Amino acid sequence: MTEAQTSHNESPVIPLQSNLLQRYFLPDAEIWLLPGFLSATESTQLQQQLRELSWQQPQIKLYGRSVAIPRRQIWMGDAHCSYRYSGVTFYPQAWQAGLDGLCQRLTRQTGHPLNAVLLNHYQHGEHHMGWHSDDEPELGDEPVILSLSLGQTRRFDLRHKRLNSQLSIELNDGDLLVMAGACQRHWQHRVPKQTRLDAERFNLTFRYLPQR
Ligand SMILES: O=C(O)CCC(=O)C(=O)O
Ligand SMILES: [Fe+2]
Repeated sequence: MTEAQTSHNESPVIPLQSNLLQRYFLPDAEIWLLPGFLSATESTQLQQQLRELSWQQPQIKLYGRSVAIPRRQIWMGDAHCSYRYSGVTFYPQAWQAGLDGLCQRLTRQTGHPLNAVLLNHYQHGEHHMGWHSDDEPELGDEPVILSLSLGQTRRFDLRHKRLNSQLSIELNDGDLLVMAGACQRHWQHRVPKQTRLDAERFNLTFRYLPQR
């Protein structure tokens, strides 16, 4: 596992005003981490609201078989934001739990338009997400994806599709991870199983789908 360099440079991609902002210097990707974007209090309140939502565990096709995804999820956003993923079209739930306000706050602070969010609920360490890129055509060529983590710290792995380059980041409660530039074209990411962990984690990936 290569250790990526980090620094606290100003970013033209992410004009967040914070000296906590860290950049990971990787080939073919813009990756930024803002630890503690949400305070512990904000996170606790939001997690209470998230628990009340109507979570789904949809079936997807994997090697021709139909299997339930190993976590719970909700696709939420503006009405036009439908999304094809693993052979299934997901229509968005309407904005709830104050997530439209959070979406606007992220847009204000990062300068990037956002209109949808994929919510993932990892109820314990067996819940995970396999290697993938967020490269659906709906997202456009070089999407900016803002990923907010709440609850249990989990490992987030990234690997280059061709180069022997990889990175693991611990995502803690309240952390905001930004994936931008050519990241989705050249890299894959995952949240591996960590079977010893039994506490829950939520992750919200805010995205932008242009109206077509
Ligand atoms: O849970 C995470 O940190 C990653 C989620 C993710 O990769 C996705 O929603 O596409
Ligand atoms: Fe992803």
